[in-house]
Amino acid sequence: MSQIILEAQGISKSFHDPVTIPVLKNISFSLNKGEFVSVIGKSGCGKSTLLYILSTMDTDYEGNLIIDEVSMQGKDEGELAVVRNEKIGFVFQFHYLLNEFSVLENVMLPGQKLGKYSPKEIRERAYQKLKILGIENEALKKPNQLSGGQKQRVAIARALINDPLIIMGDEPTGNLDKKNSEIVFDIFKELAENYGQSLLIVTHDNEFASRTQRIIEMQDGSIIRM
Ligand SMILES: Nc1ncnc2c1ncn2[C@@H]1O[C@H](COP(=O)(O)OP(=O)(O)OP(=O)(O)O)[C@@H](O)[C@H]1O
Repeated sequence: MSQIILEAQGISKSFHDPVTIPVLKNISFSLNKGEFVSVIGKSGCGKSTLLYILSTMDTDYEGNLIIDEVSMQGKDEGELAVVRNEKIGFVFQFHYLLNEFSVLENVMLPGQKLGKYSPKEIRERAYQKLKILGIENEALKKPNQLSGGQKQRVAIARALINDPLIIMGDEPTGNLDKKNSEIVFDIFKELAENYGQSLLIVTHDNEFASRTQRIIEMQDGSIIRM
């Protein structure tokens, strides 16, 4: 039986600006272990707002979010930060790598933040993740010495450092050309198939989405297909 690792239960959210605008309307779905799911929909339909909630960064919503069988309801910011660091890896459109640190050090950072592994273990894990992504030879370079595609692979390695249950992406290929988008897609697919990684990826790229295992399509704050 498939194992549910994230569950959205009737999530709704409105902005009050100054009139009340409902942005998410009763969103319910679940994500299984090892599933590679894309979230699509027209600009403004609520994809980023939903991802913010699912990643525990926004707590101002109705409904419930369950991650790894634990309800996020009533958790304070400190507790949510632990959930984020342990269970969620993020990949954004822009890589947000720090140019003053080496590639290896960038990948190590979330591992240091978690405080679960020794410095030696974090270094080894970071190197191992770079290897999975085929960029271990760039470990000692600075991010600004890499190509756009290589930088995004470093960002994925960084997202993987704590072996998260879920990788969440907000337009992770939005800034890449076709060739590099395909490389990133293939990496995600391999992570899902060979490592049981769950991925929830917001994308505007319909071709990317059509190749994922499941598409969640949103319209005006609701899911219209999944
Ligand atoms: N802080 C805010 N205050 C008021 N309205 C907001 C705020 N943030 C987002 N919105 C509105 O909520 C709706 C959903 O925005 P959201 O960014 O989630 O859409 P999206 O589907 O991710 O769009 P895009 O594909 O363009 O990134 C939009 O109508 C947007 O204008």
